[in-house]
Amino acid sequence: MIRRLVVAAAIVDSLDRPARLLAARRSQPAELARRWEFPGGKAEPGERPDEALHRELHEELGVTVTLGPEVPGPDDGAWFITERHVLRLWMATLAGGEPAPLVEHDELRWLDADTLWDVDWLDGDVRIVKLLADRLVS
Ligand SMILES: Nc1nc2c([nH]c(=O)n2[C@H]2C[C@H](O)[C@@H](COP(=O)(O)OP(=O)(O)OP(=O)(O)O)O2)c(=O)[nH]1
Repeated sequence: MIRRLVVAAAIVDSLDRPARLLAARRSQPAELARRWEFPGGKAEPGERPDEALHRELHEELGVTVTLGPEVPGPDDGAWFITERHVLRLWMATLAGGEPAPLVEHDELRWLDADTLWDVDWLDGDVRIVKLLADRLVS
């Protein structure tokens, strides 16, 4: 099956010693509304994944970021998040701007090890959040 590539960022307060992770609550479409995810979106045909990610983060949150390492997954090195989408995820920190839920999201929250599961993550993201939980310092 050909899955559509989605690129997203695990934005943390520090790449070296991450304690907080930025989660975003979707406002659309209706079937995904109120569920939480990593900000990002679909890469356009011909667009490099890193370019697509910078574009999406600027459109969605109004920020620029510094990308850290990719977080590889078990599915051909990435993450099959739905039947139709494969996610590639990068660690990132803010480089410019204050994140705001400009489009597609209606709330942002910084989560730490104690609050990581206070939000209702999209089903496909749960195993990724489990992996990241082990990397957050308390
Ligand atoms: N951005 C993002 N999408 C995710 C995550 N987990 C997950 O299952 N998805 C799904 C939701 C959507 O079905 C799909 C991504 O589509 P999207 O709506 O974010 O993409 P986009 O911003 O390019 O939107 P559009 O142009 O298609 O409207 O992947 C995640 O952590 N981040």
